[in-house]
Amino acid sequence: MMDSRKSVGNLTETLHSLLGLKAHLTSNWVKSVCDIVRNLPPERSIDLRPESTVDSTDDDPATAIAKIKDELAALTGSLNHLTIQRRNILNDFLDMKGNIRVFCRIRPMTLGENLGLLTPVVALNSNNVLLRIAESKNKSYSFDRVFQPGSSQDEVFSEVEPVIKSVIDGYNACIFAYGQTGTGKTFTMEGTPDAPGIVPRAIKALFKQATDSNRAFLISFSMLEIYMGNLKDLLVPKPTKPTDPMPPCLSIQTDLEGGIEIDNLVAIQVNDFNQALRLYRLGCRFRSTASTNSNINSSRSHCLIRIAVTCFDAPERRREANKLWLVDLGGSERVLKTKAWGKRLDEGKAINLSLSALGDVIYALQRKRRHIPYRNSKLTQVLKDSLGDDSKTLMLVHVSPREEDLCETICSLNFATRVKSIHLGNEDTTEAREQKEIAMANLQQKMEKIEDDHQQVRREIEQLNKKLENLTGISTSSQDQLHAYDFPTEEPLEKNSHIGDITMAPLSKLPRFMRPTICSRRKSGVTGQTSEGRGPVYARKRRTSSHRAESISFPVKDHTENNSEHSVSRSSCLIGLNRKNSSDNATQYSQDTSETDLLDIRKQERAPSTSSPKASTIHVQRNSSCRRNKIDDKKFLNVDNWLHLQKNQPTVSGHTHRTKRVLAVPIPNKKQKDNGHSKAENFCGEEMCNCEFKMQKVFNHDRGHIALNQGEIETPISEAVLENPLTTLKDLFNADSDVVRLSLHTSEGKTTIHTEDSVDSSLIEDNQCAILSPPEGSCGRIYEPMQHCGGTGVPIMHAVEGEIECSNGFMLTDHDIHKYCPTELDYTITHSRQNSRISISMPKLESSSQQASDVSDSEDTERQYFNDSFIPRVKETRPRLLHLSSQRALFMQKDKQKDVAITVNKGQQENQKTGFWHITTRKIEVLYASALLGLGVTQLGFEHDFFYGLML
Ligand SMILES: Nc1ncnc2c1ncn2[C@@H]1O[C@H](COP(=O)(O)OP(=O)(O)OP(=O)(O)O)[C@@H](O)[C@H]1O
Repeated sequence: MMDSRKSVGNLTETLHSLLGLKAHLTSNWVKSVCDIVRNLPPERSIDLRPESTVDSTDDDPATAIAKIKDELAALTGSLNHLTIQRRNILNDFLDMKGNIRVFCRIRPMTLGENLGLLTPVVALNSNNVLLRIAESKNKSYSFDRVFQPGSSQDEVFSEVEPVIKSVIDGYNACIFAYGQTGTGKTFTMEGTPDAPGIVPRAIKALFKQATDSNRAFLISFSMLEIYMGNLKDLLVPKPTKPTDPMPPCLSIQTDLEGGIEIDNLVAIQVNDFNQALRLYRLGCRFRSTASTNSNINSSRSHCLIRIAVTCFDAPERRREANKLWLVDLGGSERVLKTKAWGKRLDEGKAINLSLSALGDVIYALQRKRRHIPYRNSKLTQVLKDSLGDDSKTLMLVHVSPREEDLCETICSLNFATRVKSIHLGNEDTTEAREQKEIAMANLQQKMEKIEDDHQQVRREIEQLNKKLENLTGISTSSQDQLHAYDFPTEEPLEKNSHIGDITMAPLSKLPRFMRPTICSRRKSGVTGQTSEGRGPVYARKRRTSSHRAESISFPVKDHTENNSEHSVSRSSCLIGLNRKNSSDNATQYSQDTSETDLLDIRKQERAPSTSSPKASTIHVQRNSSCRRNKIDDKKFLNVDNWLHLQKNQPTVSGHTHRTKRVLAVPIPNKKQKDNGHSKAENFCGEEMCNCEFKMQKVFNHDRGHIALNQGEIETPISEAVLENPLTTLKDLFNADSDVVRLSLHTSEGKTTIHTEDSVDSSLIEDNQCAILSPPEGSCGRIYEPMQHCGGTGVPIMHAVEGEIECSNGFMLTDHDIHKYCPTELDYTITHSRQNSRISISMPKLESSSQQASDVSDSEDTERQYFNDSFIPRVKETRPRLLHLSSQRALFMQKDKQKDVAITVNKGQQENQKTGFWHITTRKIEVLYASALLGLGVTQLGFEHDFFYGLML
């Protein structure tokens, strides 16, 4: 028996020594590996477990306990041995496949897409793609794996899973989704509720692996985006009031061992898959997305999810702390083709530059160049320690099947070819390839066997533990609990001045010249904790009356209209606001490390003591001071508390809707009126969108609440909408409000506007709610009247799966109505691929003038303030295209408006029209028609061209 074990042990040693020569990958080497694997005994080859000697019935309890403990120790040793073997084999398996692997996924055609004549992209087999460039010109590309258009998320993940196993083994790993915009990167990474993508699956697999292992892991979740070269924490609470602290700056730090840490990035400890998923959904909401010509919901940034895994006292792991990066890259695009301009153009350029830098880095790594150009982009700087030789990298390149995307497809495939392993492709002969495949299959078999053994040993350990429990009466799980890591209690941040391994003196003890300035503290978002009795330092008040937008959303277009524009990220809006005060936007969000050197804002919280037994498997034992110190440096936030802080809980059941946004409310600002005026005149300028935004939370302005006629608003609108997507603004402000709705229906080329009594709640469905931004150019016009006329309410627009809705639910009092221009209507523009409907709801006037007088002094002040702000604008010379002659007519009683309809001509060819002018013209059409409706006129009286005329 002993001999047999020894020979088996020798065989595995020989195997691994040969695998050590993997770098050369000669056919002889592959052959030797095959022979060894073939010679392994067919039965359980590695049975290093001691035979069970425990028979507790014969022995006295003390002896039995001692025996069980001995056996447990031996089994644990075997388990560790098996784990090491599995890790080595897996590692070699992945090395054979290549440390940097490249997959290609071809997107299926979507509804209404035209394949073209050539069918340009054909997946020949699981490794090759054929590109038909012209009738007689083909080009083939080979990859580690090619996924056909019909391939499922399961298939894709099955290729990704081994990488997740390496993460448990202590390797850093990066999984990228790369490709032209609109080719399915987000689909692959995020997926849908029915077909979850790599991120949720990877997190799930990671937890499963962690639970299955005999180790305790500490897993933390972070999420950030790189938007226009700036790092932004997607989990950090966004400021909602001017007095809120600014989000802390993220800065990239390198430790002495070359490890990368991002200062101020929130890391939240997650005990199970669901917690991680909730955080992921939360983070997805704050991504910068926008509608572009190529994708209605295009990611305008790189989204990076970091899952940090820490496991102490596990010598078989590659390193104690490692991380998995899951990266949804921004879409590469040819700006000439997408016709992006303004902000979209800048975003596109930033994305392309960083993608090119990523390609250079991977290329240099593959070719083992001495210089790896990590510093060329933030993306590569962040991923520096996870892209090297000792890490696993997976690049999923996405391509479109359309002929018109052929150029982009060629670019993407060339990129993929450039970064793919040099061991692949034409370098290998067919014979070598086949042998390698056989070797890999054998290794995989071996790995599965070891995993079975592993499970078996675990079962035996569990049985012995039960026996031990019976004998001692002490539950092993409670013993574990005793060792469960107790998170350090929160200390004042001033005392907590660690940065990685560097311990710094408390700030108050530092010489004055070494302390951070107020400005740098403010920029870093660490307010208060270092200000030595001065009270908290808040974010700079830019303008006393300014309100930060939570997000910017505007109505834009049909699905058929591939018009671009509009960032919907709250944070990007914030940047937009900041831009007014800072010429260098980057310094606000991503600054030099020197400014944040003294800061460590990762807060600490006590881990929940009531964690489930399952969750306790993730706990980290603490029985060594060294470990304790290490954990002290790693402070993670508790997920529940964090989500509670966020308030905007993601929908529990549904899929994340990162486009669910609430419109930032553009309200002119008194202080800014003069210079704001010129910007208002700056038609199409993106400043128009970024400046002067106020949230609907204006009612909670620090000047005092404005009581609406139906009572005060407690909940900020944005939050309420996010919490309950079914809620319209009308509902938020006044559930019983009587809203007259004018809706415009399109059928057979005719568009009809008619009135409805109430909001059609079916238009607003959960899981379908999305808010789109307006064309930046259009906002100048569409919102101009609002800016001139002022008011405390401005339409909030949100789209319903392909529909764009803008509702203005606030109620106007008689007092108000004289101040508001008639264009402060409630627009609801809904569209779907099949049919489109535009509805306009406008608030009914409250007849009671009493309410106006009931308004508190503070409200009067507020109103007066707004009035004052807007008066000069009314005098502007610019033509008031939207200023209709009869305001009162627009606010007719709803019973008079019922069944009134206006037909607006809408030719077939109009569906094809795109562009800002077209959209704006349509809006004017709608406004005009609604104005006529208000006057009781049911004919437009003008042809469609009239509205174009208006625009000139
Ligand atoms: N494999 C697929 N199966 C089904 N639908 C897909 C697939 N890939 C992409 N799609 C669909 O194509 C559309 C665009 O996909 P997605 O938003 O994921 O593209 P993207 O590459 O992330 O774009 P961007 O870079 O602009 O963010 C989505 O509607 C998505 O559902």
